[in-house]
Amino acid sequence: MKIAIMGSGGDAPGMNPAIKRFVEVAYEMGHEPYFIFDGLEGLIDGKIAKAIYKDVAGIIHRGGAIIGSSRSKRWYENEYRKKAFENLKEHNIDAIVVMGGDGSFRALDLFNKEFSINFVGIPTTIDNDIYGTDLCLGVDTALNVIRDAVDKIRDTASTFARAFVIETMGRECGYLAAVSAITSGAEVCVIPEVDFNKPLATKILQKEIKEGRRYILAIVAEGTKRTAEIAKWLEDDIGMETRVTVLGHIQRGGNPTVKDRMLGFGFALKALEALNAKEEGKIVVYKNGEFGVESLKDALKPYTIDPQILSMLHFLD
Ligand SMILES: Nc1ncnc2c1ncn2[C@@H]1O[C@H](COP(=O)(O)OP(=O)(O)OP(=O)(O)O)[C@@H](O)[C@H]1O
Ligand SMILES: O=P(O)(O)OC[C@H]1O[C@](O)(CO)[C@@H](O)[C@@H]1O
Repeated sequence: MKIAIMGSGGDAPGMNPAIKRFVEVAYEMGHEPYFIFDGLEGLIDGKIAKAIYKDVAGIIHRGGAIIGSSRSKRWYENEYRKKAFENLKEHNIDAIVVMGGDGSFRALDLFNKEFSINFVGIPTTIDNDIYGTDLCLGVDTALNVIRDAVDKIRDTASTFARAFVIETMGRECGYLAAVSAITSGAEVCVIPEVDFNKPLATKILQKEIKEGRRYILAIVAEGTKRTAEIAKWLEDDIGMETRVTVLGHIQRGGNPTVKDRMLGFGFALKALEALNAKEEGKIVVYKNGEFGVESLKDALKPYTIDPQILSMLHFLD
C-alpha cells in the first residue's frame, strides 16, 4: 500500500518519533510511506512526497513535527476536499495516518465518506481530551514543561511571599491543570470539570496564612476562563500580592520525553497494523499499558478525566 502520514491541528511533542517509526515500519512491512506536509492545508495544495529513511534520521529528539501541521478553513468547503482527493489520486495514495485531535478525526471521516480514502487516527494533542485513550501523544511532555515552569515560579513566589496564578492550556479539558496541580503541590486548582469551592478555599487559605503560609500557587485551566477572577480573589480576599503567568504555547514545545517517544513508536506501529488488518476509520488508543484500536464513534464520545485523579484534587477540603 501507499500510505501517507500527516499532522493536523495543534502539534504535540512525540510527533517526530511517530513519523520516524511510521517510515521505518512501513518499509519493513512492504508499504510505500508518504508525507503530507502542513496538514489539511498542504493536502489541499498537493504538498505530498514519498518518504525515505534519510528524511527521518536525527529527528527522534525534536519537538514539533518535521512535516508541519495546520488548522484549515478551506477544508470545510467541498471544492477544496475534492482538490485534496485529486492530489492523493495523483500519487495513488491508499490510506492516511493522521496525527491530530477530534477535529482532525472528523475532518478525515468526512473525507473518507466522500472519497473512500481510508484513514487511521493517532490521538495527538496536549489536551488529553480524546475518549478511550489513557494518554494522547504529547501530554507527558507538556506535563513536564508545566512542572518545570511551576517549580521555577515557586522559587520566586516563596522568596517574594506572593501568590501566583498559572494558566495551563487544554481547551475545555482540565487534565493538564489537574495533574500539574497534584504533582506540583499547588494550593488551588480550578478546572472546568469541578466546581471550585471559593468560600471553603478562602477559609482554609486565610487560616494557613495566619499560621505562616508565605506563598500560594494556583493552577487554572484555560477552559474555565477564570484566570483574572482567581487573581483578583487572591489579591483582594486572600490579601496576598498576586502575579499571573499564562504558560501558553511553551506547553506544546520541547524535546519529547521518553514516555512520548515510546508512545509515538507504539501508536505508529499500531496504526500500520490496523491498516494491514483492513480496519476502516479507526483510532489507535493506549489503554492500561496496551495499544489497541477503537471506532471513531467511541473516540468522539465526551472524554472524562480519571476519577482517581479528580479525587486527589480535594486537597482543599
Ligand atoms: N467537523 C469537522 N468537519 C470537517 N473538518 C473539520 C471538522 N472539525 C475540524 N475539521 C478540520 O480539522 C482541522 C483540525 O481540527 P481542530 O483545529 O479542531 O484540531 P484538532 O484536530 O481537534 O486538534 P487540537 O486538539 O490540537 O485542537 C480544522 O482546522 C478543520 O480544518
Ligand atoms: O495554536 P492555537 O491555534 O492558538 O491553539 C491553541 C489551542 O491548541 C491547543 O494547544 C491544543 O488543542 C489547546 O490547548 C489550545 O487552546
